[in-house]
Amino acid sequence: MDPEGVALPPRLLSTPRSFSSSGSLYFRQKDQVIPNTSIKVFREIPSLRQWRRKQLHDYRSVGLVPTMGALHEGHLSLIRLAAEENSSVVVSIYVNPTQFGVHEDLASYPKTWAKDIEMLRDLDRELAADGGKMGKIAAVFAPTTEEMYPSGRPSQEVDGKGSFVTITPVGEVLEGASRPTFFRGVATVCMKLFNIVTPEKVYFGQKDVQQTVVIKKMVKDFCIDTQVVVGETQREFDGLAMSSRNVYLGTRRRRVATVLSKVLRVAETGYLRGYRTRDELLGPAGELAKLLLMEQHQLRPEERVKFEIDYISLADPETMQEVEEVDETKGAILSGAVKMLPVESPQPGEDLGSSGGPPVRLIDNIILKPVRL
Ligand SMILES: Nc1ncnc2c1ncn2[C@@H]1O[C@H](COP(=O)(O)OP(=O)(O)OP(=O)(O)O)[C@@H](O)[C@H]1O
Ligand SMILES: CC(C)(CO)[C@@H](O)C(=O)[O-]
Ligand code: BAL
Repeated sequence: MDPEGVALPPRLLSTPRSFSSSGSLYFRQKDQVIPNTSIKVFREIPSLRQWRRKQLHDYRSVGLVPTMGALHEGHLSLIRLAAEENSSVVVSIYVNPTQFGVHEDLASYPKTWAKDIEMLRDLDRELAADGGKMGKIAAVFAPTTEEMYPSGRPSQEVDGKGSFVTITPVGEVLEGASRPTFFRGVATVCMKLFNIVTPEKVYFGQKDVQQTVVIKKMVKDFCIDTQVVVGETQREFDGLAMSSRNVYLGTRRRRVATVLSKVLRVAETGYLRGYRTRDELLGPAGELAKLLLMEQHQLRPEERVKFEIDYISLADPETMQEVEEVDETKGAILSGAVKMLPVESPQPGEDLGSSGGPPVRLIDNIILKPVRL
């Protein structure tokens, strides 16, 4: 069974007969390998830990790439980066319930296990083709919720009880304000993953920039012995940040989904031209957002796309608190979130996106780099 209880296609997994060099069985029968690769699939913590001890014994460094599956090029870019810097890469695939609010899309979150496994197999071949310079994808960790939450799954409610890691105030603003249990869930599951895998390095995407700030703070404040590496945001041909949730968009909303990246680019252009104040940078960005909204409103209901800007932020790169002016020695983070509303007057045969085209929250950001020491 996969982490959320969907049966795994048997064709895509096989149970290994391998034994460690010392002769002892170092993973249980339940743990499998991806056929035609040496990538192990661990479901349980003890067998992963046993494998991890062997890596330590053999002086093999371990890099961890945490994901929720539904893999795309953004995830693969993190795995490539991890393989450049470590001997063994562990990819975790786990749709973590506690980071979803009670009314969010936990039930419909895309699950593409068979395709994920194929993508990892292809990437494994690509990495092997470099003649041994790169590390390899050594393992997939795909636990059940019982394994990850041994005392039972804690509440998804804001005031729910449970063993949680909370990182405040950085986790309370922006994404944390719109999704009040989100960073609590992310920090909690990442703490567990870091404790289970004990990786030398962990890899996160800039697409979820506030998540990277929260995780760095958690690693620092809890004295976790790992290094947080942030990989660049991978984009579609038209600038849309890749995201597993893009499959919800459908054709009509997909055409308009670049609105956020366009709005953020306007602010970035201001920064590159030498503007530094909030008004100078976010003013023109807000104007463009209004214009793009108006353009859609003028279309017929069967053509248009409605969206709401949740926030456009100019924030300090370490605290995520809003700034009035960019400190040139620190730079800043420009970020935003947009809610794409379900399409009006769907047309016969129109591709509405997966799960019937629910509201989709898109996030994106640009890092304004420091220009002075
Ligand atoms: N476009 C991207 N470029 C680089 N990294 C990415 C990109 N999209 C996701 N990641 C990173 O991959 C890791 C796993 O993310 P996740 O599995 O939630 O995928 P996602 O596409 O962000 O999904 P969602 O649509 O739920 O936000 C995170 O560190 C995330 O920042
Ligand atoms: C880091 C993460 C895998 C934790 O569930 C998730 O928040 C994500 O995919 O970005
Ligand atoms: N990549 C962030 C995971 C989430 O939105 O739940």
